[in-house]
Amino acid sequence: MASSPLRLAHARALLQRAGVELPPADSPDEVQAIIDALCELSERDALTGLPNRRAFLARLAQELDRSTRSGETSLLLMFDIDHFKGVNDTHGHLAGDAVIRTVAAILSEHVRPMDTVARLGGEEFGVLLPQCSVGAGAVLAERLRAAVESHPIGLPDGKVTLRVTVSVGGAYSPPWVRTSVERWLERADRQLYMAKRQGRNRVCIEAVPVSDVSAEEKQLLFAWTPPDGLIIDAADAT
Ligand SMILES: Nc1nc2c(ncn2[C@@H]2O[C@H](COP(=O)(O)OP(=O)(O)OP(=O)(O)O)[C@@H](O)[C@H]2O)c(=O)[nH]1
Repeated sequence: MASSPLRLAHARALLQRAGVELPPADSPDEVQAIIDALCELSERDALTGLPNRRAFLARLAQELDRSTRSGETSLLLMFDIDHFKGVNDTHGHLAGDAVIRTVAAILSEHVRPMDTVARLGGEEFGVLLPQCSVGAGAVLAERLRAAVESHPIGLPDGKVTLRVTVSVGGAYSPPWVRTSVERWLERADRQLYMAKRQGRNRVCIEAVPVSDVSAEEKQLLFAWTPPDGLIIDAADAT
């Protein structure tokens, strides 16, 4: 189906407003370039340029598939800026935006290239650390927390410099067991809630990966019977 020139022009204008460079109108690769750019834009957070919640959830699903197969744990961290409403109330919304952008940049600078930092919404960020052992997780999370705390943030008026802190909650993907993205997020969120309740500016992470599977998944796991003729020997499974 041919694209309407009017709709294409509308998409082009929208993308140009967002600062996206496109090939000249009516060039052979124009339509594909517009589709690619719209897809890219739909996965970015406009304020920080980070992956948005939608992109992050897709990334988590991919990581769950991988860790279910490989048996390696991955760590999901949720960051929430402490008392952020106070920043907006005292210094204004633009200052609040500058703080969000700076925290995004600090988190991005302090993770490995294989990790993902995303803005989940408001003053909340998600960080995915694939192939992260239980021992390493708490150290990495603490390093990120300390990096935010120690970084002075200059506000747009050029006069005020602020420091903010973050509370961090974390949960590991359970190795070998298929859990859902929602459950993984819920578990990390529970830890974040604990970090807030215990006084903020701290990291709370589940001590061990929790093999938390849904009722349907349990049903699938335990109701499964080997097909006729297939003998499973526990000793073979090692
Ligand atoms: N400047 C700015 N503010 C935002 C944005 N999104 C959400 N907010 C504000 O973030 C604030 C969040 O405040 P609360 O949820 O009360 O949390 P808090 O003040 O950080 O307190 P704790 O989380 O309990 O430490 C609200 O005032 C929102 O209006 C944004 O994109 N820009």
